[in-house]
Amino acid sequence: MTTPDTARHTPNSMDGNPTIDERANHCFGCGPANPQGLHLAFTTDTSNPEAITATCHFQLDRMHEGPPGYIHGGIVAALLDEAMSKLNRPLNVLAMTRHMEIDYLRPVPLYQPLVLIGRHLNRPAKDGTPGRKLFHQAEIQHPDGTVLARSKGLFIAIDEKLLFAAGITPPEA
Ligand SMILES: CCCCCCCCCCCC(=O)SCCNC(=O)CCNC(=O)[C@H](O)C(C)(C)COP(=O)(O)OP(=O)(O)OC[C@H]1O[C@@H](n2cnc3c(N)ncnc32)[C@H](O)[C@@H]1OP(=O)(O)O
Repeated sequence: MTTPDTARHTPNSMDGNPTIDERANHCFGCGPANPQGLHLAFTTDTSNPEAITATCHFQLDRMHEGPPGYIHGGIVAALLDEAMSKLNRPLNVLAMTRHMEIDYLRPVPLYQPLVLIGRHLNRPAKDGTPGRKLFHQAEIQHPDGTVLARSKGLFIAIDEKLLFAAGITPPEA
């Protein structure tokens, strides 16, 4: 039996045991196969394990307009969420956003090259081992360095058993 794409967010041809990356192919933020997605491409810098970053250069047009000439606030939230979520993989964690807060500091313009940066803050240990809670932050910056929007996020590491239960194959270690 096949399941409609509307329910699974994946093509029917992906029946079987798709990896998490295959299932993420239609992610609104970064999925290459989502024709209406943002197609964000990040570069991660893990040279300082204490301060891992994920950076993306992007530019949006009227498809994502909120105030005239500016990006919709919900899209700003999606951009920031995406930048923070991109820090989990370099930390070898599958995690979902549990909480995020946003400062909308300046309107974020359309038709301009902008910079989106996520930074890992910390992962408090629990009982001597890495805890489930990961704290990240993200910013959208104008090329002149002005910070237009800023977020802080709490991500919760997902037990890989839940992935198996959902029929998803975790990534290779
Ligand atoms: C198949 C998946 C593939 C996942 C593959 C990866 C996909 C990447 C997606 C990109 C990012 C997204 O947009 S994800 C999409 C948006 N997010 C979601 O849909 C997630 C919906 N939420 C959930 O499913 C659930 O809440 C989980 C799985 C995240 C966590 O559930 P849980 O294990 O029951 O834990 P829960 O009690 O809710 O909360 C965990 C801890 O956070 C604490 N906590 C809560 N709020 C706060 C807060 N403001 N500040 C401090 N701490 C807080 C709680 O007190 C608790 O602490 P304590 O009592 O434990 O100490």
